[in-house]
Amino acid sequence: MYIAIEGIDTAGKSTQIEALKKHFPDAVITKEPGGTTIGQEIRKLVLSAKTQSKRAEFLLFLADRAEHIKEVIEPNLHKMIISDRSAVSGVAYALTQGNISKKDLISLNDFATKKIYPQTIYLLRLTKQELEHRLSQKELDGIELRGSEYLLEIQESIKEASLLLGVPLIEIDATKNRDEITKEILNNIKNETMLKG
Ligand SMILES: Nc1ncnc2c1ncn2[C@@H]1O[C@H](COP(=O)(O)OP(=O)(O)OP(=O)(O)O)[C@@H](O)[C@H]1O
Ligand SMILES: Cc1cn([C@H]2C[C@H](O)[C@@H](COP(=O)(O)O)O2)c(=O)[nH]c1=O
Repeated sequence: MYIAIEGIDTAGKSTQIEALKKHFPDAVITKEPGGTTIGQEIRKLVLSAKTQSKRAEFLLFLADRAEHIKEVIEPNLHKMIISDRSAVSGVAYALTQGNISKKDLISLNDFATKKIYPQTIYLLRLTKQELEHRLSQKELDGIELRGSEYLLEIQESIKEASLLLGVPLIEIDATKNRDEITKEILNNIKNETMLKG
């Protein structure tokens, strides 16, 4: 089972993945961007926000994704895989840039992923107030510096991206306390496992 935790910056993805690790000690825990050796280099480059071209930025994320699928996801599809972000983030952030057509976004992601997408994504949804509070508590990277309005737009785009890619999405209130959120994700995983038999 391949699942991804999605959400805008500071939504609590890493926090939840740390908690899920304890419940799935044999799971493959991974992330985008930066889940492979090459991906770590790409992550540094792309988050430095030095690219002048949004298309180049998008293609760097796609290169990271292609390597991640080949090196981490594909060889472990028989195991539980929990990823911090997925192609859904890629499409959501790119939708907000608005310079690549939806058709191209889908076909380029299909190419990079060989059409391997998460079975389900969990969207940790933040309010504006909580997002601004959490952003004020950290040093911001190049993308976070674009501000809360931009990030809230992406939060909406994540839903559209999941529809475009055909990946089922479960929405979770990210302002709840950490343990409640973990419980909600675990219950959903349990239900999905039972449904799959
Ligand atoms: N449920 C929660 N309630 C309050 N604070 C939380 C909750 N979950 C996480 N946090 C805090 O919010 C901040 C961001 O959390 P975290 O790093 O897990 O988010 P993230 O989605 O992985 O962020 P990024 O995408 O920027 O890496 C951290 O300081 C974390 O302790
Ligand atoms: C996969 C992906 C990510 N992004 C953005 C989203 C975040 O701002 C950063 C990743 O940082 P995090 O600490 O891992 O959350 O990159 C993007 O713009 N496009 C993508 O495809």
